[in-house]
Amino acid sequence: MVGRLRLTVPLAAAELPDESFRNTPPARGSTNSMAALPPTAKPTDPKPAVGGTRLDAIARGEPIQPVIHKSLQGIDPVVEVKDFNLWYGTKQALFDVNISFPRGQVTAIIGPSGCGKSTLLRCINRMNDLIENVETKGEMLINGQSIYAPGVDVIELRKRMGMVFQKPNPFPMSIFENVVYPLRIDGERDRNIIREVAAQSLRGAALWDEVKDRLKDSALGLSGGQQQRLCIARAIAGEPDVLLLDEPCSALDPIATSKVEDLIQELRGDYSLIVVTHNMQQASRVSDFTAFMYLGRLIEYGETSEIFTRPKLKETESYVTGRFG
Ligand SMILES: Nc1ncnc2c1ncn2[C@@H]1O[C@H](COP(=O)(O)OP(=O)(O)OP(=O)(O)O)[C@@H](O)[C@H]1O
Repeated sequence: MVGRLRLTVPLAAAELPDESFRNTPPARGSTNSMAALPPTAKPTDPKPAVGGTRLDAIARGEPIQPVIHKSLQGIDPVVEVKDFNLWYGTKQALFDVNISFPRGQVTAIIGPSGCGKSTLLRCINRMNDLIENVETKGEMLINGQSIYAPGVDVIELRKRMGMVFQKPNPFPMSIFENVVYPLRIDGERDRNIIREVAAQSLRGAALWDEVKDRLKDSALGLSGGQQQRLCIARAIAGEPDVLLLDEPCSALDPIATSKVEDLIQELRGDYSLIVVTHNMQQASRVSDFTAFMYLGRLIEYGETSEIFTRPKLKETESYVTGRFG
């Protein structure tokens, strides 16, 4: 149950010759956008096509190629996003996004308010289907299977993804029933399995010791930080292929934040996590890879240590050092 996913990032990526390469859109039908990149691609000068900064060019509506670090070449992706666009009515919020999220790792999505971080995250489990007037173009895959193909069972799809929101959202029921909720809706009746999953998920979410003697109490009586870890326990009880976390600590105090951050790091390896955060320190503390977005575009994507200490673009550097946004 907990701990079934294993890290499978090939080491060969570390031996590739080039410092960086452009993320040219993959061939249609490819199951791995990184695989579609030429293995001997030369690093290209990351200057904007027209004068001024990249960000100026984006603001003028010019297309911009993101810079994807070589450390992402050859990854085993859990989720792949290909040429993905989204419109809220007439307003376009995502522009030709191409990004692959590595299995068993923590990926942070950062960028100024309104750049499309949450929109991108919500598209992965098709939560945007719930909003009127949303249109999408492009493709997303989970474990190589289309998320948007006609006929996809969205309820089954969402069961493969755990989602944790800004504000903890425990259900008004006991701690135990909250955790085992995914099993109840799946019709699991074996009491031993249900008990075992509850204990394992609460341990996995670093909450067991705090709640083991009060499993029948209402989840609403827990502190905010405990409630958020309970929501993570509930998410992992469903054995998701990927955990989507949308600013999971923004409503928590520093101590609760630190516990959730520790938990995110502990879940790495067993789970694939995608975390939207405003908090640069948090992204640098918890994630293996970081994607920087601006005005609905992916700008730069690489290993977190590189994005924060040696970004390839001055625009990324300006953002991570707090000079804009
Ligand atoms: N339901 C909606 N209807 C219309 N526009 C929306 C909707 N949700 C988001 N937007 C717009 O889409 C753009 C991207 O929003 P999104 O919430 O994805 O950005 P974000 O980077 O997550 O922002 P923040 O960090 O402030 O949460 C913004 O311009 C936002 O106003």
